[in-house]
Amino acid sequence: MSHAPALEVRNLTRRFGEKTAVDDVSFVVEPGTLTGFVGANGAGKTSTMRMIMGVLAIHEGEVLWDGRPITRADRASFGYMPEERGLYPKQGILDQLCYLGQLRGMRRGDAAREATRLLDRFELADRAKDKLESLSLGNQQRVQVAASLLHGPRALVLDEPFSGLDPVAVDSMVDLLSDRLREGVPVLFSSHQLDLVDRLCDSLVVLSGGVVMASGSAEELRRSGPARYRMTTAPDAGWVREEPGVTVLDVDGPTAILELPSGPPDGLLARAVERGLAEFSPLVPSLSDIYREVTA
Ligand SMILES: Nc1ncnc2c1ncn2[C@@H]1O[C@H](COP(=O)(O)OP(=O)(O)OP(=O)(O)O)[C@@H](O)[C@H]1O
Repeated sequence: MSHAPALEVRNLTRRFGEKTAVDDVSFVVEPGTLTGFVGANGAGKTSTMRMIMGVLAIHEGEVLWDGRPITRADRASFGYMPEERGLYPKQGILDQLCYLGQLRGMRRGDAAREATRLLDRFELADRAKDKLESLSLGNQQRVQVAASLLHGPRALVLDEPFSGLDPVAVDSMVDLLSDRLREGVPVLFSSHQLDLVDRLCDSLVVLSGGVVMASGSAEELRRSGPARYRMTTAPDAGWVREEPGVTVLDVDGPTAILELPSGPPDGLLARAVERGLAEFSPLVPSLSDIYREVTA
């Protein structure tokens, strides 16, 4: 792989009137990394992505590409799927993909070839001459993603690319993105579907009220969470409530969920064995758990 640059936002801030929609936001989308940008409606994801792409003015902070301030030419080399989409419902699919490719500097023949290849990968080759509006919502979404991939982008910024897609359609889209990921392209996509982000992402940025609440690789975030364990002693695990140094989060019959920042205190396991220990295992939090915790 040739040198693969990272996309970085540093201290980005954007106000709308009195409201600070994006507040000192910093994160890095590493090369070849699928980074999920997660947050509730109004968290500031779209505004951040618009600032990255230069379609919304930045009030403070900067966007860096390859460690230096991003230029118009850098942005033109990116693939962007805006929230408002941007393809014409009443125009033929292949025609408008070719047109878009030409707008981005491709020759018509190259744009047509690449558009045909992408439509084929999305199993839409037989719809190439149809109007966009005649496709199902999911297929329209695929064409929007194809539009962002057309010119071999060096980075991808995708606003809710998976919304409204069924799991099979999500997987085929990720499959298509994975070609670019393997080439070292950083991919940032926003979503409020946590289960999906949990399944797909290498890395994530959690935004709430315009502020980054957590960011890093899924692995780092899982490790940074509180150390929790599941313990099972039949028939009842209630005895653990009397144990010193143990924070009991829940007891449900034989199973207790414990928070033990420094691991099990002295004697706990021995006493658990006396009471018929059947399980004592660390709980790996899902990204959804982490999200709930950092935005609570
Ligand atoms: N052009 C605008 N004028 C005024 N306020 C705006 C504008 N654009 C965004 N906002 C406000 O900024 C905040 C962040 O909005 P933004 O669309 O960036 O969030 P989001 O996380 O993308 O949410 P959603 O998932 O609903 O699109 C919201 O309170 C929104 O109302």
